[in-house]
Amino acid sequence: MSEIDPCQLYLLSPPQIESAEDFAVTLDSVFSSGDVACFQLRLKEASEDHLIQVANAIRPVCISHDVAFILNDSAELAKQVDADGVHLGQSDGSVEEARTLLGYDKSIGVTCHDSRHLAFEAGDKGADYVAFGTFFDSPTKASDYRPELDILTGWDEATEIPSVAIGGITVDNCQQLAKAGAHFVAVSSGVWSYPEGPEAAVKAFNAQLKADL
Ligand SMILES: Cc1ncc(COP(=O)(O)OP(=O)(O)O)c(N)n1
Ligand SMILES: Cc1nc(C(=O)O)sc1CCOP(=O)(O)O
Ligand SMILES: [Mg+2]
Repeated sequence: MSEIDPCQLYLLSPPQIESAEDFAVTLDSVFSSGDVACFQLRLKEASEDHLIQVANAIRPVCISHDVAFILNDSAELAKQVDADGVHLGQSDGSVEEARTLLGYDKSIGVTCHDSRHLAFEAGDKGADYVAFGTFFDSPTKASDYRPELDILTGWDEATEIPSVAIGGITVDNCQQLAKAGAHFVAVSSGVWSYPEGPEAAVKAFNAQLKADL
């Protein structure tokens, strides 16, 4: 990671959102509390109608704070809601199909678990970022994959494609990922379950990530 590009916060939504309008107000307040580079809408159990409703409510909030709005899982839906990009897991369709659908103005991120091989494959297919995880025990998602920190360092040295570290990331453990070379830390529970609230969490993440490492 270069010194002029500090590691940035990539915020994932909480796993459930009841009211699209109330969440848009919360998100506006959270974005006002500190820098967030990307926001991913990840609602695994929501109906498509609800997802679209939430997406339509939060997209203007992301635009007004200059936060890239990424939709999880579906390139088709990302296109439908005019998101800035899509995050694809290994079973969420190919980068090539997503690129054909979304074009080159949109970002495509790919889950690569603990595998440099998957990451190089994603990079070769045109991914805009690769995600490694799960680095720490996650309350949000169980995982069999536990990469070492040096996968981030090796990736940073080998390519120009940004890496995202994910899984159980908190204010207290994010600096080690930044030091290892992560370009982004992707966080859900570390923000939404922060004891002093999500705004305080975003401030605290920024302080950690912008400190001299
Ligand atoms: C930034 C980021 N990295 C990894 C994931 C996980 O995606 P996936 O493997 O498809 O699992 P689900 O999120 O769909 O449960 C992600 N969403 N975002
Ligand atoms: C959605 C997701 N994907 C992961 C992976 O390893 O690919 S870990 C994870 C959960 C992220 O939430 P939290 O910050 O609460 O751990
Ligand atoms: Mg997925």
